[in-house]
Amino acid sequence: MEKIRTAIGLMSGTSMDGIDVALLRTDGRAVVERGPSLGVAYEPAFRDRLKLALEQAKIITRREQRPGELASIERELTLRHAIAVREFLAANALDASAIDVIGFHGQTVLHRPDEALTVQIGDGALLARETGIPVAYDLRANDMVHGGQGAPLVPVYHAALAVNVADATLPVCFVNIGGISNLTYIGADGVIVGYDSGPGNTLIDQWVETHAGVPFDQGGMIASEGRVIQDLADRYLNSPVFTVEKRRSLDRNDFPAPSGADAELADGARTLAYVAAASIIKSSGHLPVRPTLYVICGGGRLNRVLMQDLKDLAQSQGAKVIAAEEAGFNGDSMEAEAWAYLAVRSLDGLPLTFPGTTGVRAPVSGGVVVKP
Ligand SMILES: Nc1ncnc2c1ncn2[C@@H]1O[C@H](COP(=O)(O)OP(=O)(O)OP(=O)(O)O)[C@@H](O)[C@H]1O
Ligand SMILES: CC(=O)N[C@H]1[C@@H]2OC[C@@H](O2)[C@@H](O)[C@@H]1O[C@H](C)C(=O)O
Repeated sequence: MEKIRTAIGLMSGTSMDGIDVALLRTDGRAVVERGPSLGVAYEPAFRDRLKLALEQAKIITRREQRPGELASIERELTLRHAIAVREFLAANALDASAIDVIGFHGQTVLHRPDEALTVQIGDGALLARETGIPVAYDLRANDMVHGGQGAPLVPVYHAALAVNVADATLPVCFVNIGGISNLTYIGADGVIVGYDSGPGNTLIDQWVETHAGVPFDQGGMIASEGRVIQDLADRYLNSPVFTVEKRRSLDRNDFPAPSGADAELADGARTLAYVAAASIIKSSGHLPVRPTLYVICGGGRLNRVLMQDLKDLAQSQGAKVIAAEEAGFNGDSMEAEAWAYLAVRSLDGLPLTFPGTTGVRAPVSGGVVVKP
């Protein structure tokens, strides 16, 4: 029997809303025991620092470069992760010595898969020193070295969940609606296909922040007062992203925010919720078989308008949509759990990515492991 390790996963996603922390006991293979989780929100001032980091990262041509304030933002980000770990351990009466490894995603500040360039800021050695726990980080880079897109990485974890917990329902499609959305298809024959499916919450967040001064459309309340502007929706849904033969990973900047002239507040939020839902269904046309069950995780599942659109569109194809919780999972912590799982696989040199997920030439492992 393989060694079972206790791992913490840390995710700071493209929405830049905060740090998700989750505990997992796993052998990095079939054994997956999900533990507690915690969300630690960033205050608006730090989100502004991250937005500055995204701007300043645009001139990076080599991944180790840290122009402008990137080095100091990287340090602040890392120290915030260390605090989040300490809070998590205290809240669950755990000692650092009980944790074998931390899987540290960091913050993506630049992702240009066509140039084989992806940059996640986050200092793994500093996090290891601050927490006293070994850290596995920079999990995307080796995939790119071997011809992959560097994302998405969660499919191997979705597959472990599907096979272990939901095997009665294969084939299944997991969809993560974060800043960008990504999906994983697990076929009845065990085949795994994954790619980024389109815009998720980022466009909605940008829209309501600019026009209503709020960071996101809670529950889809704003959208629920509006109507879909089809021309605006089509502008996104006609993007070549949906028709290219080889599906790729996406960057926040791939879908520019609409301008104030395009819509008024509620119609804009309504249209962008529809775009997020329709992008998923449109993207699922690239899968080997149209899924009959979608399991939804990520913050977008809490936008009721988006979820209803998704249910309606899926139903018209005879498919069912359920939130992660209805399948017994935690839709808020799934990505953080995935980073814990990937960290354990990294320790054991097991593949993180596959030709069917990132387009990598052959399955490869990855990550840098640092001891405290
Ligand atoms: N109660 C809610 N109602 C509506 N939307 C919500 C709610 N809570 C969170 N969200 C949306 O979910 C987003 C955060 O989602 P999540 O944490 O899954 O993204 P992420 O992990 O940052 O992104 P990614 O998966 O792209 O890396 C928020 O920015 C917001 O748009
Ligand atoms: C480069 C990068 O950070 N990509 C993220 C982003 O956010 C969602 C989507 O785009 C996905 O491809 C990926 O994150 C998830 C966790 C992944 O790698 O599986």
